[in-house]
Amino acid sequence: MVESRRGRGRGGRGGAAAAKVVEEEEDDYGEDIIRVDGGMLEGGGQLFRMSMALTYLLKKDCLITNIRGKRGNKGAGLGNQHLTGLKCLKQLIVGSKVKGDFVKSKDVHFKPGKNSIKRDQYEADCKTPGSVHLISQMTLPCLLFQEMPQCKLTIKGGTLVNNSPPAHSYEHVFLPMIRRMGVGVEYEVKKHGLFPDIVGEVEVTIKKLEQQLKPIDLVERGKLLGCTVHVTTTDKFHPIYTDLFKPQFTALFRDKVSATAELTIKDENCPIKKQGSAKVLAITAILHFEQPTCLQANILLDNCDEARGETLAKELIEQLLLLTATPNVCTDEYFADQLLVFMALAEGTSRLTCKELSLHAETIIELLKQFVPEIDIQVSQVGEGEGKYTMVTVKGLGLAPAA
Ligand SMILES: Nc1ncnc2c1ncn2[C@@H]1O[C@H](COP(=O)(O)OP(=O)(O)OP(=O)(O)O)[C@@H](O)[C@H]1O
Repeated sequence: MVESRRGRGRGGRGGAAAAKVVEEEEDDYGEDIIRVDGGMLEGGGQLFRMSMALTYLLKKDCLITNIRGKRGNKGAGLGNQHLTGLKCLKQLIVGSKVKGDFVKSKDVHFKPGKNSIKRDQYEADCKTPGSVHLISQMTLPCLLFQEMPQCKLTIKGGTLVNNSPPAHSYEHVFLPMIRRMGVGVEYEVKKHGLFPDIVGEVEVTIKKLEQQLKPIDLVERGKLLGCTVHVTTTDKFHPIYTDLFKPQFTALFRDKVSATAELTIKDENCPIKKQGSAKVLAITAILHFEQPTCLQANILLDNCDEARGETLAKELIEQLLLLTATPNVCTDEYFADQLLVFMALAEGTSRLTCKELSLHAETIIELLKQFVPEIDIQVSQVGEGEGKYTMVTVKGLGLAPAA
C-alpha cells in the first residue's frame, strides 16, 4: 500500500525493522514518499527493482520494507544482484541518497530527489552469476531519462541463469519489442556468465530519449513464419545437441507446431569458454510471427546430466504448443510483466495479450497504481473456453524526456 506520511501511523506495516528505519530517518520523509510493502503479491526481487526504478522515473522518494518478503526467512532481504542494481542506480543518479543498501537488508529508503542521471558510463559487478538482465531491468528504463546523450553500462554477472531472462530471449525478443517503442539500445554479450561460478559480462548502451516513448499494440500476431532455436552448452554437452537434440527437435517441431515454418537451429556454443565448474545446457526457442511479434520458451539446466538432455526437446515443444495454442497471444508470461513499465511511461494507449497474467505482471500493475493512483490500466478476458486469453490496456503517462 502507498500512503502519505500523514495517512499512517509511525512505523507502518513493515514491522519492527521498518519502524527502525523510520525513526532513524524521521526528518528525511517528505509528503510525497511512497511506501511499498516488498512482500505484497509476488513479493520478490522484481518488486524491489521496479520500485527503485519508478522512484527515479516518477521523482517520488520510496521506502520499501519487507523486501522479498515472499522468499521465506532464508531468502528475504537484498541479494547480491538486487544490491548491485541499486548501487548502480545510486551511482548513476548523481546526488541521490540511499539507506539500507547492504546484503540481506529488508528495508531500503531511496531518495533520488530531483537529481538525474549524469554519467555516461558505469560498471556494475555482481561478482557472482546474478542475472545481468535483471540488473538491466532496473536500470534501463531509468537510463532513457538521462541527461547525457547515451550511457554505456558494463554489467558483470550471469547471462544464462535460472528464473531470469536468458541472453537470447533478452536480445531477440525483449529488446526488439522496446525498440519498437522508441528505445535506443545496443546489447552485446562479451562473455557468458553461468551458475555456479562463471561471471560473464555484457555491454548495454542506452540512448537518451529524444521524445516520449511510443505506445505498442501487441494484440495480433498473424502467421507463424519460423522458429529459431539457440542452444548454448558448456563443452561437455555438445554431443547432446548435435547427435540427439537437433533431430528430435526438428521432427517434433515439424510434426506438431508447423510443417511450413522455417526452423533454424543456432549452435551458440562457441562463446562459452569453460573456466569454472558450470555444466549448463540452455535452450531458447523463439517463434517469429508476421505482425511482427515473437514468443519465446526457454529451458535452462544447471548441472545437466546427459540423460536429462533426452527429454529437453519434448519439454520445450510442450511450452511452444501452449504458446501457439491460443491465436492472438502475443507475449509470453515473462515478457508481459517486463513490458508493462514501458507501456506505462509511453505517450498513448498500449495493449498486450498473453494467455494468463502472471503474478509478476499483477504485481507490477499494483505497484504502478501505488505510484500513480490515477493511472488507467485495464485487464480483460477475451474469448471463451480453451481459446480464452488476457488483454492488458495501459493508458501511458507520456513521461517527457530529460531536458
Ligand atoms: N525463463 C524466463 N524467461 C524470461 N524471463 C524470465 C524467466 N524467468 C523469470 N523471468 C523474469 O525475470 C524476473 C524475475 O523476477 P523475480 O522477482 O522472480 O527475480 P529475482 O530478482 O531473482 O528475485 P527472487 O529471488 O526474489 O525471485 C521477472 O521479470 C520474470 O518475468
